[in-house]
Amino acid sequence: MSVARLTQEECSEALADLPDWALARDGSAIFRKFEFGDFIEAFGFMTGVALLAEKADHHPEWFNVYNRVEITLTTHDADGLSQRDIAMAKAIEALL
Ligand SMILES: C[C@H](O)[C@H](O)[C@H]1CNC2=NC(N)=NC(=O)C2=N1
Repeated sequence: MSVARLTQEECSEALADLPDWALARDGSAIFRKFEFGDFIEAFGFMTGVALLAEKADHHPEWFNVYNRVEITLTTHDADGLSQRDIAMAKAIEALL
């Protein structure tokens, strides 16, 4: 299903509410690194994100080593950033 791609202005506005997230991949994605106490904490967080992702049908690209998790959000269906990425980033922040 196709989704509207955010304009540059919409991206800047959205990122103002997400201070720990940065634009990545020429503005077609957003990215944040997380660090936890240990692997169990990191994996618990990832489990929460997985449940959010299934509910929203919007899935992260991510990388984990022990207590570190890196998340990239982009909308494949929009070939860039959409409101879905912003909503997912906000929902992820709310898990912390
Ligand atoms: C068919 C299904 O709704 C789509 O493939 C969904 C699944 N999860 C998705 N996740 C992300 N990150 N971008 C998408 O465009 C996307 N599309």
